[in-house]
Amino acid sequence: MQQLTISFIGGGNMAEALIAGLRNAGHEGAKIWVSEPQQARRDFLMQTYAVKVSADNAEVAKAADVLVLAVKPQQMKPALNGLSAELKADVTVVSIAAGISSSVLHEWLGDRVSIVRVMPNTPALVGAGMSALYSDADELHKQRAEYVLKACGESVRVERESQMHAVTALSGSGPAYFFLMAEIMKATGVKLGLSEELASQLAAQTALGAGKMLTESDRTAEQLRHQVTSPGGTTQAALDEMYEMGLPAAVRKGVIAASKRSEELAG
Ligand SMILES: NC(=O)C1=CN([C@@H]2O[C@H](COP(=O)(O)OP(=O)(O)OC[C@H]3O[C@@H](n4cnc5c(N)ncnc54)[C@H](OP(=O)(O)O)[C@@H]3O)[C@@H](O)[C@H]2O)C=CC1
Ligand SMILES: O=C(O)[C@@H]1CCC=N1
Repeated sequence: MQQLTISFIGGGNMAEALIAGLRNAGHEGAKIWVSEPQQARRDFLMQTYAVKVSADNAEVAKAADVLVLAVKPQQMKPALNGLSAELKADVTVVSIAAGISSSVLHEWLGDRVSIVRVMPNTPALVGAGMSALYSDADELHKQRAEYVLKACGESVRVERESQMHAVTALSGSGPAYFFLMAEIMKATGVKLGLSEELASQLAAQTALGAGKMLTESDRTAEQLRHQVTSPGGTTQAALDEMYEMGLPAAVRKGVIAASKRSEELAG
């Protein structure tokens, strides 16, 4: 079957993660176009993923069956300038930008365009992405977006666009919370006498193992935590200290701050 042409406006971190997922899933490089202002970045993407690159947004937009908007929210309006007239009649526009609503995208691209809002995350780069989508466009457009997302991991639909703020705060930004935890665990392991390499390996493999248990076990996170925590043991000592230092409140406030920031970006 003929593959869709998937074009990206912006070839940064998140675009690369989706491109890697698509390529790993067998999508042809010749059917992926990327527009990106920086020559060095274009060269990198072309050499690494064998995709087509351009400095001209209109050129890649014109070719697209699916057009992924992958610039920062603040860069979006200028990046879309003049693109509306270039789009195919049945194009699916997938915006991955935090905050920017479908109605604002319609203002910038016109009412006739079918828009799917998506919040992916960077683990798409290794096929372990988590994405959520919202759209009131036809089913075909949602399925096209899901084709991209499912090449990169899991994908779910949300019923209300307003839920995208919470999604962004959990799974969009979420990898950074776990990376921070790994950074702190590694640095502390080094302080306790381990080599950098060993401390990194212990933190990373532990994160992977915990993540696999969370996704594969039918137990809740709380139950899995209890399994590790022997009464009066080492884990109990760690968790008591973490609670005492306010870790749960810090995480809760952080997630709420991310959701609020997404709402601000919408404004
Ligand atoms: N990173 C993440 O984990 C996630 C990001 N997102 C969303 O993805 C989007 C992109 O984020 P991210 O990949 O991190 O950002 P990046 O800054 O890495 O990527 C954006 C890219 O777009 C380029 N660009 C800027 N202006 C234009 C333009 N007018 N036309 C074409 N390309 C342009 C930038 O070039 P230059 O550097 O020269 O400005 C940059 O290479 C954001 O809207 C973000 O909200 C969503 C989920 C997760
Ligand atoms: O930090 C950001 O704004 C983007 C959106 C979610 C993850 N990265």
